[in-house]
Amino acid sequence: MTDKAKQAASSKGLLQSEDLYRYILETSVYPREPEPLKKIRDVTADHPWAMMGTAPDAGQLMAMLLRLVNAKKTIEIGVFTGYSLLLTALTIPEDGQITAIDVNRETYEIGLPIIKKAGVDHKINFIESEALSVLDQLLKYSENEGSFDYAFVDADKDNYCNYHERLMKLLKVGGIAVYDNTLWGGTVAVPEEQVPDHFRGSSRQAILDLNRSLADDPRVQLSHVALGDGITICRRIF
Ligand SMILES: C[S@@+](CC[C@H](N)C(=O)[O-])C[C@H]1O[C@@H](n2cnc3c(N)ncnc32)[C@H](O)[C@@H]1O
Ligand SMILES: O=c1cc(-c2ccc(O)cc2)oc2c(O)c(O)ccc12
Repeated sequence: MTDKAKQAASSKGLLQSEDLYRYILETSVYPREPEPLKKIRDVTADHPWAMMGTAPDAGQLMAMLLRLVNAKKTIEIGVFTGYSLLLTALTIPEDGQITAIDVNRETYEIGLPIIKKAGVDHKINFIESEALSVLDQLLKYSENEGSFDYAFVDADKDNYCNYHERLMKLLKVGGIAVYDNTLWGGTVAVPEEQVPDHFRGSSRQAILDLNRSLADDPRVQLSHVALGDGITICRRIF
């Protein structure tokens, strides 16, 4: 494996520095992380797919975005054990509502007791389904068009572009969609032949397609942030 590929596969994350990443987490993230979120990270740590959980530094930015847009009606695509869902539920107002979609209820039920104990489960409408059909169902009701303040997309990467087309109709002008994993372990910048096996495949190509599509999309203001596994913030402008 070439040095560049080794670098991309490094466990040091995008910062390429475990010390720097640890500094950010220990100085600015963990001391301010709500206890229920710490608990969800703890119960998720032993899960075989634990690496799929939203990074707490990315979560801190997402909570900031939710507040900046005064989010009240949101969508979550890809729940897993509920870290990003809980941070959204803790951030939106008492009468806020989250349409949370995942094909897997079992992993959601790992975090649900913590969400209930935090007293925010009333804000969540969990739908066990493929996300695309739920978005299409929402669009059958005109009152849903342009009515969502915020969406977090962290599910099957092959559908990200399909989700984006629906979210451009569901989000209000000024609303924000956040896409996770848009740097795919740093391998988006590595030639295909040098990409480590576990980063190869349709998900990486889907992320490359999404990044190109968002860069060319006049409907959004864009910010591609090297945080966690890469997140792209899209603000709908028309
Ligand atoms: C990376 S995890 C989500 C992580 C979560 N945001 C968190 O904070 O821990 C991806 C999730 O997407 C779900 N998923 C995969 N394909 C899906 C689909 N087509 N529709 C809805 N959910 C899907 C998986 O079951 C998994 O729970
Ligand atoms: O390693 C992964 C894999 C996924 C993933 C792939 C395909 C799906 O249908 C759903 C999820 O998502 C990840 C993710 O969101 C993350 O933050 C880290 C790793 C992975």
